[in-house]
Amino acid sequence: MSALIEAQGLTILRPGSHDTVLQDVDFRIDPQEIVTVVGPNGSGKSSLIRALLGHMPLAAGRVTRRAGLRIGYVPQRVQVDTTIPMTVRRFLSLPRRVPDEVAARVLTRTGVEGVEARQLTQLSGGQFQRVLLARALLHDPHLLVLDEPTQGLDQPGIVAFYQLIAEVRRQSGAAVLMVSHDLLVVMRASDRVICLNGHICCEGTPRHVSSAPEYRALFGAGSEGTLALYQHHHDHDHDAACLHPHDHAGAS
Ligand SMILES: Nc1ncnc2c1ncn2[C@@H]1O[C@H](COP(=O)(O)OP(=O)(O)OP(=O)(O)O)[C@@H](O)[C@H]1O
Repeated sequence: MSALIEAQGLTILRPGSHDTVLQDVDFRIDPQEIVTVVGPNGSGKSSLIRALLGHMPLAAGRVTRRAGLRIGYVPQRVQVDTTIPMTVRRFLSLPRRVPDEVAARVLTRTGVEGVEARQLTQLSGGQFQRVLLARALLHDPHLLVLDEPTQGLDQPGIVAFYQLIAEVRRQSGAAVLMVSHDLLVVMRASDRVICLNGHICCEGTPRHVSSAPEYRALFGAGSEGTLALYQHHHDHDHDAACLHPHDHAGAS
């Protein structure tokens, strides 16, 4: 099966310096996979995403995106200018106009039916995230990329949001690439987890990663038992390999 995105030997430098943010990272995501990138603050997760999307220059390595690949992207930060009025309906038509019925359908699909006339600034955090997801789904993506999509949501909001992502994947067959700090919930929702800290510390199934010494060194020894509670059962196998034994002195 051909990958949606494949990267080899990615090395990224901090903008304006020679410090390494990511070193020699290999990556691939296949159709319909849910892949989650976890790692401490500053470990290069957003940089990896931006490099995969072609938004960031590479110091070395290469990224191949499948020809014609449609990507729906929910970035980590969305600046809403509170001085400029902007309804949800208008936001969904930027930069490309979409018909009313398409907008209504996608908002229903993401659980925020009927908010078209609301100002973006009047939405709750959870509603705003769902509107962003709706916008990312508008053009029927093969791959949905979400960079910390549940920031600012409470625990029930986080769980509900990931359930929605799983539902979207089931309905549309889109692959999902996420960055997340919500380790407990993400573990349940992912086919494959990549643990990053300037390089790939370990990767594989959630079960594999949660018990890997490299993961536990980063996230604490107590994490394994808790994570096990949240894992889902796979009826299929994935490659699971803990790569490159090393220490965890930091990302750069
Ligand atoms: N535009 C930029 N200019 C300078 N340094 C940057 C820039 N973007 C990222 N960096 C640096 O690159 C490193 C990796 O940042 P990145 O945002 O990829 O990490 P992250 O794992 O997504 O972090 P977080 O979990 O805090 O979102 C950090 O040290 C950060 O300060």
